[in-house]
Amino acid sequence: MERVAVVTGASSGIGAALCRRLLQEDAGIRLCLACRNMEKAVATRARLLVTFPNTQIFLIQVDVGSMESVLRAAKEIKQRFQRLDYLYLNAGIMLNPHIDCKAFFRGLFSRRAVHMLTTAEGLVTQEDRVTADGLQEVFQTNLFGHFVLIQQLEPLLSQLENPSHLIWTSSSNARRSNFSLVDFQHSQGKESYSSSKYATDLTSVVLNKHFNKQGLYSSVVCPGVVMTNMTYGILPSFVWKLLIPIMWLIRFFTSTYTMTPYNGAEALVWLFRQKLESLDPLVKYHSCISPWGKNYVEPRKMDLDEETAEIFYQNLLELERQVLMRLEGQQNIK
Ligand SMILES: NC(=O)C1=CN([C@@H]2O[C@H](COP(=O)(O)OP(=O)(O)OC[C@H]3O[C@@H](n4cnc5c(N)ncnc54)[C@H](OP(=O)(O)O)[C@@H]3O)[C@@H](O)[C@H]2O)C=CC1
Ligand SMILES: CC(C)CCC[C@@H](C)[C@H]1CC[C@H]2C3=C(CC[C@]12C)[C@@]1(C)CCC(=O)C[C@@H]1CC3
Repeated sequence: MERVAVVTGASSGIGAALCRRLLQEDAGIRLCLACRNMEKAVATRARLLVTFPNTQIFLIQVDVGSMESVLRAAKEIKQRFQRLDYLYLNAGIMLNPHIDCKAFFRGLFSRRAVHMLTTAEGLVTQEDRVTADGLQEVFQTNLFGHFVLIQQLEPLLSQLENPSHLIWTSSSNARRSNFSLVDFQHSQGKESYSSSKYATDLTSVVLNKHFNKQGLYSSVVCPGVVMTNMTYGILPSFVWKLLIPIMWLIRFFTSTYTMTPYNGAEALVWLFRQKLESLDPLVKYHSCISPWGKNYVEPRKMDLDEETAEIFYQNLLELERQVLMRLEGQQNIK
């Protein structure tokens, strides 16, 4: 039976490289690119079809930062497919990033230099904003929109005879200290990206707890440090011109400077090949690369506890209920 995979944020970077690599793995796969910008999606599909002319590539328009769009996309996916084997929750943003230069130079000459250069801990601050749904944009895009999508697609995902796999693109920047149950949307802090990725890790753990028995499994991946639109957005292009050669050198000392979207997608593709029962719900699968350019995957235990994950899950369900009710109210007025 042909496998079905949906990839959010498939129009560029790691998502686009993942699509190419999935087709290399299994040319018979039914691949669905779920993208915000349809012009970019059409162009990505056209590029894939040049290499894989006989494949089925579907397009779905979705803005995971808009509740209305997520609900519409979920409806369309349910109309098109009877089941989903893989749902890659990859779309993500980092809004208005700034590098803290002081922290950078302090960190560079400390024992934590490698840690700083691989996780960006304390190095990148951001300014978030509020969406039309009244939520923090980074939280809604990186986590909540995807969470609602999963809930809406449950009939396609929770089929015991046909297990499904959720695969989240998390980050090494996910940090417990940047997440709080009291302000889980991170409206008060300056590290909304880190908070949203930590929230992703918690969500994956708790989804496994609740849904494994119904045939739904969830995993988290860290693609490493990859040069994509998101990373290029952190610094001006002339600075990157200077930094990129240094980063290729750093690659010899750390396995997580994967640098290209192809390398960054390694763990995402590796999970595509694994037996679901063999996976550990408490680890993050890191895309790594050896100094000689060989890709491999390293599982690393996550810094979280299941109790916090459960409380957070209940908060997410409550928020979903409230947002859906508000949306219904607005539609009744129209
Ligand atoms: N690059 C890196 O070093 C790392 C990246 N990641 C994660 O990898 C994932 C992919 O990012 P990356 O490839 O680097 O960056 P890109 O900016 O290249 O890709 C991000 C993708 O997400 C899409 N997207 C953004 N916002 C929305 C939205 N509201 N609705 C739907 N799609 C949206 C973008 O679409 P559009 O083209 O329309 O903007 C784009 O296709 C992200 O989750 C990121 O957090 C994790 C660790 C490291
Ligand atoms: C080459 C170096 C001497 C200087 C590079 C400094 C920074 C630009 C980078 C150091 C750590 C990097 C990093 C990311 C972006 C680029 C750095 C800040 C991410 C935040 C990109 C998105 C993620 O999800 C995690 C990355 C962690 C490390």
